[in-house]
Amino acid sequence: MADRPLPLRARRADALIGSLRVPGDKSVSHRALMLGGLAVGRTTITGLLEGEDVLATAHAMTAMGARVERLAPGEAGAVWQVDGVGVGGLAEPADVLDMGNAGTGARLLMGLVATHPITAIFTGDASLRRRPMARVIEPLSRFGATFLGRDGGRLPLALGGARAPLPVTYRVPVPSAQVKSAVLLAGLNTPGTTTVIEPIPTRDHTERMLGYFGATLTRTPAEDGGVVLALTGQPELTGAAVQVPADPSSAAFPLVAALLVEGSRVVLNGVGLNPLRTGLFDTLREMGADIRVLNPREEAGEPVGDLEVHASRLRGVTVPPERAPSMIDEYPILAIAAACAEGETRMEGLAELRVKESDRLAAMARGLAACGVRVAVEGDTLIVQGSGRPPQGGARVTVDLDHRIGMSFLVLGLVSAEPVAIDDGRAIDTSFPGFVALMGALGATITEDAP
Ligand SMILES: O=C(O)C1=C[C@@H](OP(=O)(O)O)[C@@H](O)[C@H](O)C1
Ligand SMILES: C=C(OP(=O)(O)O)C(=O)O
Repeated sequence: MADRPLPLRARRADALIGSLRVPGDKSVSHRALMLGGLAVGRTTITGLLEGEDVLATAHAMTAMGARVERLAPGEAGAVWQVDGVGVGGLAEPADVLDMGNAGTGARLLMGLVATHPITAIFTGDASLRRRPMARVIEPLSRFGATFLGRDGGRLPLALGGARAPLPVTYRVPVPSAQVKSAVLLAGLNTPGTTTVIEPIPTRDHTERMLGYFGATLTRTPAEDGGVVLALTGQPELTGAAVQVPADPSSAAFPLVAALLVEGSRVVLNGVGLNPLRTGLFDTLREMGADIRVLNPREEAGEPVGDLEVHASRLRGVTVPPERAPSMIDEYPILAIAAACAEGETRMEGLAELRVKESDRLAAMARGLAACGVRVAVEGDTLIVQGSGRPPQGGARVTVDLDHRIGMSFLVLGLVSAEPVAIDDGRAIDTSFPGFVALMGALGATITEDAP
């Protein structure tokens, strides 16, 4: 990340028109590098997200012995090649692993390291150093790993991997794909069966990709409605060809912009449509959005399709808490859509938003209020009152190293009466490199603002 903040400003746009592909899925990209790094043989990854979060994972896997290489870009974009070390083969990193802004990278890698007989020290940027790690320390300790962390388990922390790991049965106490995945990845180098009980299903990219690389993982319904995942330890993973879908969480920004800016028509190609990721699209359709799926297909074990989006008049809805895991990163941009919709939108069950790159519940409430929107937080519910017209705007919003807060308010600036600025757009590169240029190609004006 550059040393100096990058203030950005978005102003009212004319119709957004075009067809494009947003960068690769962040969740799938992290996992492809990790499993490729643990496989025997070569993994080729097409469409890898070249964002800072994923590059931190590539560096960490290299530091632990995998060979990770970016090949010269061909017609389909850059291809990454990973030569793995085999399950159990990770080497002790010679230096601190700096995971930057990436919660997923940090927590999933802790899972891998926890059952290798190595020591690794993890750190991250100011945002990641604030985030809770106890949620992974607790289950990973059960395998026999030891941790020495700051302030009840925050980065920087040192992780001593178990020398003789024991298999674990773990019921995930918060709906978190990162916690589930950390436990499953720890189970890879553990003899016997590692079992994860997930009461509320979350994104299943780890499970899908483990199967794709040759691990044995069963999935059965739990008595109380959730799922029981059982992974057979110490499999031989085999290098594979991974095609990373376009990230639905990134697609959400041009998609909502196209819905809000009058006269827009945008096609987003090759978007991942894993049903555990598509809660935002369902919610927007309930609000009256015209979103069509063209050419649905499957790529490397994940459903994808092209999304055709037309500007639409939206009305407020209630988003139930059980939908949260399938759209957890999309609440900031949904709140922007809600601010332009007619009537009240209630978003319930958002406790997890408080422990993301920033407290997203507080950040959205503050930023929307500054832009003239009536908004309230009641417990873990965010309530946005839309008037059916775009709000006033005119504010400069503090993003606190949170890419999704930054992109959300820039989208608001494309429809609000006055421009909207953010104090720092650098974090956008963690998940959506090229965001400003891509929005520009659709007709949006987002420019550097005065410091
Ligand atoms: O597993 C993943 O790739 C992710 C899981 C989610 O986090 P939690 O598991 O903390 O909910 C999500 O917010 C994050 O962007 C990516
Ligand atoms: C929460 C996010 O990511 P992470 O937890 O990997 O930092 C996100 O991308 O919105």
